[in-house]
Amino acid sequence: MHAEGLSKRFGEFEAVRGIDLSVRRGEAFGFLGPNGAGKSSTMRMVACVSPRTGGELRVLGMDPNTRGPHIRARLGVVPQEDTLDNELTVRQNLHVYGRYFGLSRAQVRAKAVELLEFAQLTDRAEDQVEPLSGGMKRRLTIARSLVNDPELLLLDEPTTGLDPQARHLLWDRLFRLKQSGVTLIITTHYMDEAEQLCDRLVVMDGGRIAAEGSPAELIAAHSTREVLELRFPPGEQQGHVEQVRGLADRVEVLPDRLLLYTGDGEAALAAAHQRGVRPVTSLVRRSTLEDVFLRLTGRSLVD
Ligand SMILES: Nc1ncnc2c1ncn2[C@@H]1O[C@H](COP(=O)(O)OP(=O)(O)OP(=O)(O)O)[C@@H](O)[C@H]1O
Repeated sequence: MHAEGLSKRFGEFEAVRGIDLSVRRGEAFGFLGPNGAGKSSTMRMVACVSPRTGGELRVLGMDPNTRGPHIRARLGVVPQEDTLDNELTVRQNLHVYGRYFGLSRAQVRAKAVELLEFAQLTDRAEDQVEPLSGGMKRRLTIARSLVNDPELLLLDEPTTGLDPQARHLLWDRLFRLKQSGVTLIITTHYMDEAEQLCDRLVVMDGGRIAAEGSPAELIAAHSTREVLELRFPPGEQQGHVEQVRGLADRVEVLPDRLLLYTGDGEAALAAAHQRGVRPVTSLVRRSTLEDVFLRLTGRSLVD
């Protein structure tokens, strides 16, 4: 997938403001960004369901404006909301979708067996969809999107709303797909998801790309090696902000804690102690993508 100056305008409002990016075959590529950053608008253009209003776009080497149906036949799309048919069984959902993609009955039957196995839903195949857990429904939605053996899979916030165990199970499935050579494009609000799955990612904000790189590259470019987190009793944090400011390259003030960005967290903590700073808790940790995000967008991803 290749985009140059790609834009999406809704009337006067420009949701995507001329972005350049390339996703290589077999890569897992992530879009991170706060609400309204333009991630879904970009995904919808790539999915050939929303025409671009400016710039160039090629998906699987083709132009969505002229080859939309050809591209869609080779894509898998996992939308933000599950669009399963609750009246049908798990297996029937796969059958209906397979027929929609033009597979014969025999092909559909064989494909469903394979995909049920992949989604770890073989023992629930004849159950109605309605009572399944959120994680199972997501796995079924992903399985369904694979019915046409897509070369490129678009996933819009695949694990939002799932519990940690269900998320890990889903990551495991996505990792398998990646290993089998499927290109993945994922939007997510979760930093850990991006770190786990994505070879490369972009941080989007206000319709633009704020940064691009592998998780490690982004951390190296936009954060310090370590972070010292300090928590104080209610009402006392503000009084310490100026005291610690000189101890780090940068200080972020969050509602419940101070973050000191520094190459050496232990040294910064010792220096803070010397200045009489007495936090309730202190923690030295490595920088993560969450820190990069905070730096680039001024917002924490955890709304
Ligand atoms: N059909 C539309 N008509 C008008 N404005 C739209 C339309 N679709 C999206 N927008 C606006 O474009 C901006 C970007 O929306 P988009 O859904 O692409 O963001 P996002 O990064 O995917 O956010 P989220 O994480 O909430 O899905 C938002 O301000 C949104 O209100």
